[in-house]
Amino acid sequence: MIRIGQGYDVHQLTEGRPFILGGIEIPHNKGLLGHSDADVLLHTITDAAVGAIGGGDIGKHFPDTDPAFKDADSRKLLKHIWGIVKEQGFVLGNVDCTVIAQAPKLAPYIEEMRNSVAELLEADKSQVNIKATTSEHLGFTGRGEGIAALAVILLVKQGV
Ligand SMILES: Nc1ccn([C@@H]2O[C@H](COP(=O)(O)O)[C@@H](O)[C@H]2O)c(=O)n1
Ligand SMILES: C[C@@]1(CO)OP(=O)(O)OP(=O)(O)OC[C@H]1O
Repeated sequence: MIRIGQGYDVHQLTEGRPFILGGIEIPHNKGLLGHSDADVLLHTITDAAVGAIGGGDIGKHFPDTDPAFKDADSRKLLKHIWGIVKEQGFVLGNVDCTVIAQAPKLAPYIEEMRNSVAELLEADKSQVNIKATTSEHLGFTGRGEGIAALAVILLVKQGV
């Protein structure tokens, strides 16, 4: 059996926060704002995974009104959802992600993010693709006000 899921998330950029993306910290003059560490890429992948199993969305599992998730490490949120995915007998087919960011330049960090995501999803790096694009200075991402990320995930259950 195969299941597909998609994710989309946006977080605002602000001064005085670390810039955490794909589970790694990247040097930048601003960071992402959120109730958690605001890792927009991991949130997108989490939403895609939870969507693929018909499990609602990230906010259903980790409400942004719950102090337990204040400044939460998004790697832990994804690991929790991945545990549910595994309980249902699925493994990762592949996940393909796009980060829309005018800055910072993400190319130097893509491989480290792929390694980080592959480890979280207990998969091979070849099953994880991460792309970056600017929005050519257009819109909120182009003005550097925030970062958006999208993901499509394929889950596979053997023998069904
Ligand atoms: N934050 C970003 C955005 C883009 N890149 C890389 O640059 C290439 C060209 O981007 P365009 O928006 O002009 O299409 C893109 O394919 C990425 O390789 C990046 O590293 N970081
Ligand atoms: C991760 C959670 C929970 O801390 O909060 P945020 O960091 O604000 O992220 P968002 O993608 O807006 O929603 C999911 C949340 O409920």
